[in-house]
This record gives sequence, C-alpha cells and structure tokens, in this order.
Amino acid sequence: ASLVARGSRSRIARCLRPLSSYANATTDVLEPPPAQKIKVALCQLSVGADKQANLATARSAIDEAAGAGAHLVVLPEMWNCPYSNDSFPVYAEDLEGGDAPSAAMLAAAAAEHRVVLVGGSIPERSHGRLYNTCLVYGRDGRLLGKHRKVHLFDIDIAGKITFKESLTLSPGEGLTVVDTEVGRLGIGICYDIRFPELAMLYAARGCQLLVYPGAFNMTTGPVHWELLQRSRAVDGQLFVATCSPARGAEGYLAWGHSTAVGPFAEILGTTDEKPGIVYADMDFGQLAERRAGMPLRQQKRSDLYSLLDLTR
Ligand SMILES: O=C(O)CCC(=O)C(=O)O
Repeated sequence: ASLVARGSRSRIARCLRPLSSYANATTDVLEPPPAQKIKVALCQLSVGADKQANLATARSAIDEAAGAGAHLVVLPEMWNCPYSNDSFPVYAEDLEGGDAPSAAMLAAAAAEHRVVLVGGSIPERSHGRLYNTCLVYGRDGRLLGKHRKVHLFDIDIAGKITFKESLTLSPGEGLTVVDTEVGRLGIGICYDIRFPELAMLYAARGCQLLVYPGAFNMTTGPVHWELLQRSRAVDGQLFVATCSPARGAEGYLAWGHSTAVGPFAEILGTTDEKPGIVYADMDFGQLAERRAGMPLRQQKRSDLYSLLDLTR
C-alpha cells in the first residue's frame, strides 16, 4: 500500500502484466537516425561549495567548448554541488517551480552557442522528493529530455568506500532516449553504467551514443571506470561518453578521467584527474560499418534468450 501511495501504481500494474505480453518488446530494433560526424566536448569541472562559482565555472567551460567547435557539450554528474548527501537537499532545484538557476544557465548557454548540451546532473527537488537529474537541451535551448538516475549508488566496500544515495535521493522510473540535432542519445548517470541491460535497450532503440555523467571514486575508478565504458561500447556497438568532476582536495574524491569511446572499444579521448576539456570526434557512420563487420545483432540467439523491455 505504501508503494502505491508513493506513486508507483502504474509500475506495479506493469509488473502484473503476464510476461508473455512482453514477448516482442525488444526484438523490434529501431533504426538510428542518419549518421553524422560530430565533435564532442567533455567538460571535467572543478566543483566546490560555492554554487555561484560552480555555475560560473560550468558556463565558462561551455563557452570554451563551443568556441572550439564542439557540437555536443557534456557536463559532469553533480556539477553544481559537492557530492554528498548533506549537500543534495541544499543545492537542489525545483525545475517546475521557477527558481532553477542551473537549469536556466544551461538553457541559455545551449541557445546562445547553438550546441546540444547534456547538462551533467544536478539535485532536483520535485513533490517533496530529491532526484539525481540530467537535463538535455537542444540547440535552441529547449529542454529535450530529462533523466533521473535509475540505479542509486548504494555501496559498502569494507574499509574503502561506503555511500548510500538512497538516504536522500529517490530513483528515476524511466529510460531516457533523446533525439537531438546531433543524433540519438541514451542517457545514464554514473552507477547506471553498471547495468548492461539499460545500455542494450538503448542500443535496441537506435541510440548512437550513450552519455553517462559520472563521478567514480578512488576505489572503483581505477579498476572499473574505463572497463565499464568500453564494455558498454563493445556490447552495443555504439559510442560511449562519460564526464566526471575533476578531483578536489577534500570530501568525495572523484576519479576524473572523463573519456570518449568508439564502437570498437577504442579510446577516442581521455584525461587525468585535473580540470579540463576532453574533445573527441565521432563519426556515427562507423556504427553501420562495425555492425556489418561483426553482425552481433543478427547472430543473437533470440530463441535461447532475450532482453525484455518492461517500459513498453
Ligand atoms: O559505480 C561506482 O563505482 C561509482 C558510482 C558513483 O559514484 C555514482 O553513482 O555516483
């Protein structure tokens, strides 16, 4: 009953559908939009306690990236606030409530520079709950998509790192595929990258590039960050981009290493832990080439296994 009260009625109803009714849900692979060649900028930003300063830092990075000819600009996870459960409620913005300076800055910057902007993530307040939310803007500054992190970062690795986003945040309830002027994007936030089914559903829906704003840490970053990106790219035969905050001197220490990966798992651009912008050229025409050379989609044994898209 409490679940229903929290607004999950439709989700429960969906779960009660007989499995057989999903049978064809993921076999219909959507064709991607026409292939484009784009320049992507991943802005690895310094983030501190001063929200105004964080906004100014983000704005000047977008300006710089656009000035360098980027068509798609990406910001990090939680770029307007320190990454901590104490900070999320304090820095959160109500996107429908009219007082959302971070969102306003993103919309204005996208429109002014005529770039597609994947605005990292910020804490969002909505109807008494908090979400870790990514806003995607088109070249006219219009909001094209909103992804609320669906897999919350709740881990406890003894003696290394404990974090529990669910203490303050609620999970999103949907997948986010966004058709933009630069191509079809699938959006995930940080921990979402650990779930291959999400990425494979995005691939099935014709996404050309998966974008994950993220802030891995000093324990999982060195071992998993690049591995996960290259895995998602090679499984889905598509492009992957991640964007992290730069590493600060205290508090949550982000791994950094914002990276762009091609559909053969090749690293197209990466960096260390310091602030900076990573540029990568992506030719979405390569997707057809890679998929023709290694026709994994046709070779799948759908008679033995399949991925169910429960959102359809
Ligand atoms: O998956 C990890 O190791 C890190 C994830 C994370 O930092 C996050 O989801 O914010």
